[in-house]
Amino acid sequence: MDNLITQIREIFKDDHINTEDIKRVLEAYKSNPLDWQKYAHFDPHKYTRNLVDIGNGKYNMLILCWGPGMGSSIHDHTNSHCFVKVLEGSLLETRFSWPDPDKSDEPMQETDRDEHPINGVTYMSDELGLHRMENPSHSDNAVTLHLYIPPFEHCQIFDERTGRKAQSAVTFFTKYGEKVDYRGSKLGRTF
Ligand SMILES: O=C(O)CCSS
Ligand SMILES: [Fe+2]
Repeated sequence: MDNLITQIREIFKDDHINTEDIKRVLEAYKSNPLDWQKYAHFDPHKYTRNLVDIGNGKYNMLILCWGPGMGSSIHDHTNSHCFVKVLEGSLLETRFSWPDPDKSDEPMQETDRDEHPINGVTYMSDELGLHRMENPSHSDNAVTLHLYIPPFEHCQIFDERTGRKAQSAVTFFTKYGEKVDYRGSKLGRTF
């Protein structure tokens, strides 16, 4: 990962970043488990968020580990850029439009569904809508690299049946390969 981290940090040396540069670097990287396996920690019950680099506070780079069938809630990205690269397996992305603020308890509208293969890179932001990410395999794990620019501490999660939203704190299963202990706090769940 060091080489990829170095390339991403290089992009962030300038104050103005070009998201195309980031996408190009992420697409050029060919997944090699030897690079990222030290960050790939799984939980038997939910997907995990493993912090890799904070880019001098300009972004959060994470490795997410998805057991078979595991998925996120429908969520937004708190006005940040979101890049996702599949490192192992595949990831099914389902996109939704924002709930209509003038209506209540209406089912959310699905706008797109796309399965991203290994080494695939996808970009998401609040301008493009909301999404749910899940591991479509019922037998294999999935591992993904995520870049959030700028980093965020909370996001909103949405109920697909009603469009109702709730605030969710963002937590880490591990940081730089070390387990994070949230005992005694209500944090510790993914969103
Ligand atoms: O960061 C998260 O937990 C959401 C994964 S899909 S972008
Ligand atoms: Fe997301």
